Amino acid sequence: MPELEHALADVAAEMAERSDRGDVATYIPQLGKVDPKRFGIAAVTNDGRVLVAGDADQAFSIQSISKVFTLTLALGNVGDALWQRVGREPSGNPFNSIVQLEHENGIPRNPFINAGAIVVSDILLAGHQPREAIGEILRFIQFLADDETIIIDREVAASERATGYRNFALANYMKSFGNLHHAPELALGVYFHHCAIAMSCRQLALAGRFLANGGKNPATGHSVVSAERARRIGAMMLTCGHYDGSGDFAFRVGIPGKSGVGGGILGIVPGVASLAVWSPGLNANGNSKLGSIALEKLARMMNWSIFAP
Ligand SMILES: NC(=O)CC[C@H](N)C(=O)O
Repeated sequence: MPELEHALADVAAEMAERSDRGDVATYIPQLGKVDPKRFGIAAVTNDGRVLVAGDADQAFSIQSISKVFTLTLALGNVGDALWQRVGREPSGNPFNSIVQLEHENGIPRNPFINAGAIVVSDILLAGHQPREAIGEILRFIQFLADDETIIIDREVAASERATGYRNFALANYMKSFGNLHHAPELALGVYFHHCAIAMSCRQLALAGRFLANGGKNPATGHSVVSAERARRIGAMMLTCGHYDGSGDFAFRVGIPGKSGVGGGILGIVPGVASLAVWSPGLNANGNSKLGSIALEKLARMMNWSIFAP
């Protein structure tokens, strides 16, 4: 097996050569401005190494990767009662799909599709002004990464709000079923802002490390969530983290992952490492094209899989 540091450098070098980089998301206009040639990768191991290659210190819009952290926070606030308002099944549909909501009475399939994450935002709003809920989410991520420089990109949030017709439709539809407790625009305000958090691969891998280490931050030993909850969040990532591409990601990469339309992916190798990769071009399912390929190659090189003996 190669040294992890060399494996990361090899993967980054190989990805730099590729011309088939996918398409940058443009439905949020601000995301369309990002250079598709960027590529970064970072690994934070449970034994404390932080290894990076490529543009690993360049901040990008984490988008739906933030849903892992909002789910973690909301489970901390309301516990398993969350699952009365959000399901735990893969949707087999695109991230912004509305079709299942009517049949399933406004209960989204899982917390990682947009509808589910909007309900999670609504849960985080309880007892708060949107500004406070957004601040709580940002501070939680800063705490996980141990980095107070992480910020919300207000231009991305504004760009998404200005063009978020589908998300408004999802929120209004769920409100009609009684599955939003606050005004749709308030829940969406929280949602748009957490999607607009900007982080580098290094920061993201640091923020995810508790999931690779049984719920504890390996650097401090502090418990973020119970080991059982960390396993369950990992299970949601494996089954739902890449929308209608979740099965393919599990097949090819074999570890829990969560993607975002900014081109990032957070990957968790339980017991070993937290990984983050970024390449802005997306595949047909709206997941990072080269990011998925890079994680597939890295997992193969390192013999990483939750199914490895
Ligand atoms: N897949 C994603 O990253 C989607 C998140 C994006 N903020 C949206 O709502 O469309």
